Amino acid sequence: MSVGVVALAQELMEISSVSGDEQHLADRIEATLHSAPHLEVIRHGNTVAARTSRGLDTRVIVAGHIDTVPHGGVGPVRIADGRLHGRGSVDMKSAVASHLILALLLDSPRVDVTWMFYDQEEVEAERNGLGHFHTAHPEWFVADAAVLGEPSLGGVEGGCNGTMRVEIRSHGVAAHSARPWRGDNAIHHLAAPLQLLAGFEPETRVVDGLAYRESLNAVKVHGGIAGNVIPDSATLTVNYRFAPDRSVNDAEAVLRELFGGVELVVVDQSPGARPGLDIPIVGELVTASGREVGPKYGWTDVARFSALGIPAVNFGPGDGGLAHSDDESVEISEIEHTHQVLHNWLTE
Ligand SMILES: N[C@@H](CCC[C@H](NC(=O)CCC(=O)O)C(=O)O)C(=O)O
Repeated sequence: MSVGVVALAQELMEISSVSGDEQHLADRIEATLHSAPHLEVIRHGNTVAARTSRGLDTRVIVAGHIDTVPHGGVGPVRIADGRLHGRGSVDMKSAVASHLILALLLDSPRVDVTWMFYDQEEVEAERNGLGHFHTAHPEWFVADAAVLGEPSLGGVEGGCNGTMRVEIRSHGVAAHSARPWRGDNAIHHLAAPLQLLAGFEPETRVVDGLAYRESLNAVKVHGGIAGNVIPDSATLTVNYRFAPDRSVNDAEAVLRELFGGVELVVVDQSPGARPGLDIPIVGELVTASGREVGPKYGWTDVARFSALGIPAVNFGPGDGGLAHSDDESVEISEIEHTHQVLHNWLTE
């Protein structure tokens, strides 16, 4: 493959791969990897992995998810003002393009490399393709360190916040909306938790030297069956992003204490990960990047690798703050920077 990293990123972005619909992109990646004789390739569902086996002392996993959030109001894939625009430019097809090119190019890296391209990261934890791949093939998860190509402003972002989604469910009594005194409005019961959320001041917690900013937000409201019926049930979905020094049990306790006696059901949860910067091979990546280390506010699969005892960090082009937004875009020079850094780290 002689195509450049930006051109390949554009090509991969043109293959829509919203979570759950990654087959075409996985096919494309699998076919490309199979063309490299130095790689052993495996596929599980829409997750594809490949590895060198040179018998070296050190092995690193370089991984990236191939799905995106839905397209929403983001415009078409295009280059303008020195930036690559469109869904997946930041999160994270620019990094995936870089990984694919390097997987093909580096037949003699200085460490053995396992490349992982996986599906369904942007959705609830139980669908995550990397998790399913690990369950089916744990022998592929042996390494001294892992790098996730998540957007990290071209430097290393250590660890990640945990995430928890809870539903606050309220109940009332249905009635004609012209005679509301005959019923009890379940949506109105959500006023108190919403007010708590609007006034809540999240913490910033320093963990192993990095400051993790927490957040707590309503992300969905559901209730009501018609324009003239007092609703008898309503649900408020809340997303809590918590620092990696809190466990999922700690996080749940924080929410139960804040919301008091409401009906609160945990519907999705993933623990965070501490920074994991203290091993030499990771330090070499930090040095090669030439940038300051920062914390990761979103959740990433560094948490999965850390839980497996494999120190992991985020390293990819672009600003995570633009991921999932209608303005999703990344500077071309940043794609080239991270591609070069990763190349140097794996070869020099
Ligand atoms: N199972 C989790 C998956 C959420 C993944 C997503 N990660 C990112 O956006 C990483 C990019 C960044 O923060 O820089 C997220 O945090 O929402 C879930 O469903 O929450």
